Amino acid sequence: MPATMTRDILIYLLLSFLSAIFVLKFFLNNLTKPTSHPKLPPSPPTLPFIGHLYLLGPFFHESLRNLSTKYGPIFNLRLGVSQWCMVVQSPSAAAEILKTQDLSFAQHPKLAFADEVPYGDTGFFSAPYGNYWRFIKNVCVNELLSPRQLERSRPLREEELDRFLHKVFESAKKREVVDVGSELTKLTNNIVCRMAISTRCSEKNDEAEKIRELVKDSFEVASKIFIGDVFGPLKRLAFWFYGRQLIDVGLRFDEMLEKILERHEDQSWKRDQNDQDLTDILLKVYSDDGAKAKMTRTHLKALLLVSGYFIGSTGNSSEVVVWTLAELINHPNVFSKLREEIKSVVDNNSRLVQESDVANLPYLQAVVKEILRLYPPLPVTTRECRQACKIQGFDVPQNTMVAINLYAIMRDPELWDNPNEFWPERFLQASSKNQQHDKSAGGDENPNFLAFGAGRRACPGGKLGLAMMHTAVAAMVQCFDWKVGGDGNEAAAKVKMEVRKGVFIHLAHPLKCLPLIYFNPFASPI
Ligand code: HEM
Repeated sequence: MPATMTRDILIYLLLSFLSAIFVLKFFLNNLTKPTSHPKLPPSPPTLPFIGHLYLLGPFFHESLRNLSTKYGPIFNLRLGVSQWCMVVQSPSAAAEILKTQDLSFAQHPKLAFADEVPYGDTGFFSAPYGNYWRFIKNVCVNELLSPRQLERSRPLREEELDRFLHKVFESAKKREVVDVGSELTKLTNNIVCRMAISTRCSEKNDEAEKIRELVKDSFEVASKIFIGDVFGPLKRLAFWFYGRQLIDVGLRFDEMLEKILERHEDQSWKRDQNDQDLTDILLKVYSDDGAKAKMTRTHLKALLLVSGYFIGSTGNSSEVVVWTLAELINHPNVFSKLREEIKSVVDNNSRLVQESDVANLPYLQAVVKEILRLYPPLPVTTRECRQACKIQGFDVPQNTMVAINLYAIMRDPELWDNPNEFWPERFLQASSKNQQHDKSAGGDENPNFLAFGAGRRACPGGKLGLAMMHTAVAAMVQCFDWKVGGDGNEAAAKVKMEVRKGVFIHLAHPLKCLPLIYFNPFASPI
């Protein structure tokens, strides 16, 4: 037999053998493999490149809520080229994510380009779940926002509230209209800046104002950078456009934080323990050799940025007070009832209402809670699935982004009577479905009230936020009547409750009111 023929036969045999193995493996694989595909939530038809972005209107939370009438309470959306997101709007699915399977969802999705910008993933909100996040959480809960620290800083908050009220009294005497939102933002910003770095707006170096500007710039550029995720594989393009701006904001923060730290280090010996601000506390943790985790200078600055986040989140608190005043102006009966409650607690207006009175003001608490239910400052929170799991029978692959529509859950007619009505009494009526206390879980909070999120990544600043909101609302109701516009036709005027376009729930037009003095606690007795 010629050699070439022998070689051809051998090649033929080898190929037959390999094909047989391949066919056998194919059959074996198919026999052992589960036949079913992963069960994914329903999803609307997509368009090339933009995915489902065409379905999202100017009010993000409302668009998601409307989609659920067609696709149910859990569905998948593709935001742009490749970013898939599971949208959840039912209380039972939200409870699985935020409570039962909280550990699988204990992180917020990573921002586009987080690795490339200063403090990209060292901030509290964006830090991945793990040792570093646990460390910050511990410092926040046990030091920065601990009940002891909140109690210690109470006089400072009361002082700032007095300053705010004095300013409003001056306007009232001159019959000047007040831009309520702008004055409240200054109030909350001053409180937080004094708590964090012992400085306030309109002081000589105006550091608080600079921080406010920086936080505003970083939110603006970060929202542009979000577009990066939408571009999918082309996200480099977005970074090319906006990444430089983000790095720039980071460097400006860095420079300012370094100055604040150096000043505190130089002056630390001057302060006694009761005067210590949050930066002093952080510096103590930083220089403690026996601390559980060693902090670097970058960690320290990132934590100070949490104070920056405080400033962003004080925006939340002032926005809630603006919505509260707007609803109270439109519901004079609620306004009067609240005023009567306050009067009864402060001995018929013998003094200004204080933070320590709030525990005895259940109607005030219900009013603020009702505003947080109707206008949650963060209407949709996002989480990321850390390990593949199942939610309500649907498969959720690892790394899936999940958007939980807190707004939709808190306006669900199955859970709340007349869900779009401003009706604070719902939180005081034990028999109503609005007051289903989760006693079995040991809590006395309505489980469907989710304005602060829930689980491990729930808001750690709720108590501070509530302290600022309760006293501001109480004092504004105790001391003034508020007339919208100030154009002579105030008696009949109501506030237009229009929401500004965007992802947050802000009043569309600034709330401008004429304050009329009802009770002046600072007036000297005759
Ligand atoms: C009206 C007031 C506020 C509301 C309604 C609010 C709401 C929220 C919500 C819904 C979340 C996401 C929770 C989740 O995903 O489950 C959050 C997170 C957060 N909030 Fe607030 N917040 C408020 C005020 C504050 C204040 C005053 C601070 C700081 C002092 C603060 C600090 C934070 C931080 C650091 C996180 C991220 C927590 C983490 O990722 O572990 N918030 N907030």
